[in-house]
Amino acid sequence: MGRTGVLLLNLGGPDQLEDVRPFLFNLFSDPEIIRLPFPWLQKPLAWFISTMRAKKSQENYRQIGGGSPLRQITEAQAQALEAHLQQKGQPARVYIGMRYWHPFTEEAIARIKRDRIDRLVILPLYPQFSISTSGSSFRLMEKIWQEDPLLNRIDYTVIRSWYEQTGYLQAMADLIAQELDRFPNRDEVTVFFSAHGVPVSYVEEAGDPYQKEIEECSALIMQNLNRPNPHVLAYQSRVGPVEWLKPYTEDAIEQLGAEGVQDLVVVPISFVSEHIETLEEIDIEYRELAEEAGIHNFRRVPALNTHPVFIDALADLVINALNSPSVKLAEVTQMKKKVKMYPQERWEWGLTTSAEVWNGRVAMIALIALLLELISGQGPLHLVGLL
Ligand SMILES: C=CC1=C(C)c2cc3[nH]c(cc4nc(cc5[nH]c(cc1n2)c(C)c5CCC(=O)O)C(CCC(=O)O)=C4C)c(C)c3C=C
Ligand SMILES: [Fe+2]
Repeated sequence: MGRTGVLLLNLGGPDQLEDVRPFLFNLFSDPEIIRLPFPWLQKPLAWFISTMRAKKSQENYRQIGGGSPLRQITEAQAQALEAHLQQKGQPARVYIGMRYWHPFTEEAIARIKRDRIDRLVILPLYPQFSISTSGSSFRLMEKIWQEDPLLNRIDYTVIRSWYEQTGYLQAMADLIAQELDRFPNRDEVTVFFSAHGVPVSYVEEAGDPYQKEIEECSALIMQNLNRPNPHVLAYQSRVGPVEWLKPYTEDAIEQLGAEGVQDLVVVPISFVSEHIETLEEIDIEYRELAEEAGIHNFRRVPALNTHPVFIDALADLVINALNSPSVKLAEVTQMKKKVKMYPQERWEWGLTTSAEVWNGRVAMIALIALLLELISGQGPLHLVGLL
């Protein structure tokens, strides 16, 4: 029957404060996060942004204990999944492949080769698909497969997204219900879904299904919850000057406060582990904002982590994938709509998102040139006598 493996794909996070800058460098080097027309510009720009952002980002990681808990939690999820698969009569080794930090996807593939895995299920730990998350990991894997013909002996299948999975929805609904039951007026508390945002151009120009999947997912969780509570959906964690999906979480909190809402349960919906955006952004920044807005009873639903119903759901996803026709990487990296993967690639005139992105980039490149010129004392501005 051969050896079966499961590869869990995730984002990765800095283990300690010294890792923050190189982690950010890896993230901004990814063309699925920032796409430039000249690939040679990618690394200098990534270096520049990571250097500029590192201090602020380190401060946030310091507030949650000096590093991301993502690696530890993902390892615990992998162990629990291995045990559940064993119990269900489907033994498999579970590997972790992070996109921007250790253990990197390349390291996981090396282990999979070393262990002579014959059948592999590729399972992203993102319930909803986005070009910027699962899409980026799938692209990387496609490249690894193209570069290593030995990998062709592995019979693999990919799970693209799984936000509709019954056990996942049940586990989310259970966690929300537990939090609501802590309120005396539990049926009146507002359920506030906060999803990680993406730039609007990903959805509108590149056809990223992320927003649609997030909206469907929150509606399905509410159905499973089966309570009369009002609910809202907003997007957090935007980066850079362009427009991201709206409403922004901070604006939605202020709006609810202004409407007289006092009781709020925040549900992080795009990620299945605790991470900087739950522990710092929601628990510290948004809590403070809510307090100022008059929302005095603010609670957050914990991330799924190793919730047994959730781990069981992952095991069911794996078993189902092994018993279904395989899905190849080329199928999940190609979007259904005929769309461009990289919304920022095309220049457009006018006040468009694309123009906004390009203006930001040109300014950034000019800034790098200026810095290099100031440091080296040479360059076009010295040449024309401006410096
Ligand atoms: C589904 C979840 C995520 C989407 C979609 C996503 C898109 C996205 N992210 C950035 C930029 C950053 N993300 C950062 C951290 C981070 N992002 C996610 C998830 C999604 N990102 C997670 C889980 C984490 C935290 C990992 C951890 O260490 O705990 C960061 C670094 C942190 C910071 O400096 O704020 C950046 C930067 C973009 C630009 C983007 C879509 C284009
Ligand atoms: Fe992110």
